Amino acid sequence: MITKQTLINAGWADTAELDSVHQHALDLINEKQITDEKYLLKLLKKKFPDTHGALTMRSSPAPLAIAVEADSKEAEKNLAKAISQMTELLKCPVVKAGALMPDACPSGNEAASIPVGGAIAVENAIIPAAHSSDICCSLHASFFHSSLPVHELMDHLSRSTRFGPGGRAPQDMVHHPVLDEAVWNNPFLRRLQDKAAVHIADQGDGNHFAFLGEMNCTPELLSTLQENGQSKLAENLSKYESMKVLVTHHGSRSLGATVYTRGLEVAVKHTRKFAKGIPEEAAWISMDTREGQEYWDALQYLSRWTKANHETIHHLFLKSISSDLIDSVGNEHNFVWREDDLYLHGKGATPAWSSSDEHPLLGLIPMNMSSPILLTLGANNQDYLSFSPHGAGRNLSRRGLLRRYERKRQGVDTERMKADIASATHSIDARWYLGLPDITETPLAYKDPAQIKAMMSKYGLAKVIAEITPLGSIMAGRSPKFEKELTPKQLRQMQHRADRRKARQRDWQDEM
Ligand SMILES: Nc1nc2c(ncn2[C@@H]2O[C@H](COP(=O)(O)O)[C@@H](O)[C@H]2O)c(=O)[nH]1
Ligand SMILES: [Mn+2]
Repeated sequence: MITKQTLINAGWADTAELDSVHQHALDLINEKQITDEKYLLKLLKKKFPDTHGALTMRSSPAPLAIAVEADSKEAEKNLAKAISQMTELLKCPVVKAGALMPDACPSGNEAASIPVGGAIAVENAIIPAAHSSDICCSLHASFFHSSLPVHELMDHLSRSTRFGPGGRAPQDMVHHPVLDEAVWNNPFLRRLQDKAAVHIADQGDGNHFAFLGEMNCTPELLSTLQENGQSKLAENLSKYESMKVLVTHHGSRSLGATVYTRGLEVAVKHTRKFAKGIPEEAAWISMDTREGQEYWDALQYLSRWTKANHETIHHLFLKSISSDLIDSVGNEHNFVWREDDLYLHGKGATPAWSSSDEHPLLGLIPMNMSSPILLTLGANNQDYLSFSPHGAGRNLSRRGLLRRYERKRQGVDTERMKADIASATHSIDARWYLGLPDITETPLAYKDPAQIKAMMSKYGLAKVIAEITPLGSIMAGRSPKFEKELTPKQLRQMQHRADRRKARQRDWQDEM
């Protein structure tokens, strides 16, 4: 059935005349039995050329629900920018509603970039920029039992995973059946098999992590799980009073980044066919088109691939410590989910709706390496598009934090930096895969977890049912190879170049 939204997505302006175009479409279907939508749209374009191709950004935005408050001048500035970016994006004709989560931060400098911690509902279309280039960035937790000391578990974990640029070397690659799926004829995935293969069991860099923690399996937790349709998980967790937990955080690596670049290009071309003045960040692919279906299929593959990536790391680790997997949970926070004709986009937002059998979804929400990861039950609060936060969110940009350690004429205060890193990570076995710590990825960079939890509860987004206490964490960190002889100015230039590279890849989230 052709709807008015189908016509809007295909380029007709949402004006009074849309009713006539729609009526004519229905008449053509009834009278001439036209089933080919492409042909139908061609006939309509001939009959109504004046109102076609006239789509623009709307003058007033779709509704925005804000579940975040600022508690300082800096936070106020950040929130104002996040609201302004979201408001601009909500003027896109296919976007129907938006929500900002408690961890919302602006992203880049483009007017209509979706902020990190943002979610939008889009009618019958996908906006690639709104799920970010790190497609399927996700959390995956495995519960297991082990009495090995933490430092030994961390040694095993370091050998099981991989961080840093590039992928695994040929002799180090790990095969997973997901690589054998017959998906490579999809134009968004074509010629990407090699990328898919080298990145299995590879976490990349930025704030991706492998976190080792511990969770108490209290009677309250077990009964909450039972009552909310998670009997199997409750039964498995009841085997021990306390469990060790491995939580990994990463996305679809360069495989997904390439799908994103291709998706954005198709969206820009597609949108230009029938609209003017739509910024790249709001360009869409209509789901009525072949490209829309192919993009959707590619996203579903990336979801399976990323889950396989997490599971492979967890499998290698559990094999290495000779422990069995007791159970696992996980969720994406950069993705697109379908609800009938609506496509829910999250860039840093944890799904908190109910599954098809009416049970609330479980979520994993990390805060920082030294704080517990929250295990949550979604509250299905439709006022906020049924999302919850995906983290604590940055309190300062990477560059903003580094600037705090710069002294006039004396360069970077490395001693103060080292002392701050040590005090922020002293409670855990913190490891940096490439050798050197990265202060921009320590707890110093992120908002206070207590505030995020308070806002989650105040706005009724999700309920915290357990906390996974940190024991150790591995992140990429910095490589001494690249930094030994560099002056602070060179370091800043390097950071600037990296930022520009990221901006070009549309990975805007650490740029604010
Ligand atoms: N447990 C840990 N949480 C961390 C760490 N570094 C960052 N974070 C949190 O994760 C979210 C998600 O970030 P994103 O890349 O998906 O936007 C972030 O907001 C932080 O709160 C860590 O090392 N350990
Ligand atoms: Mn992420």
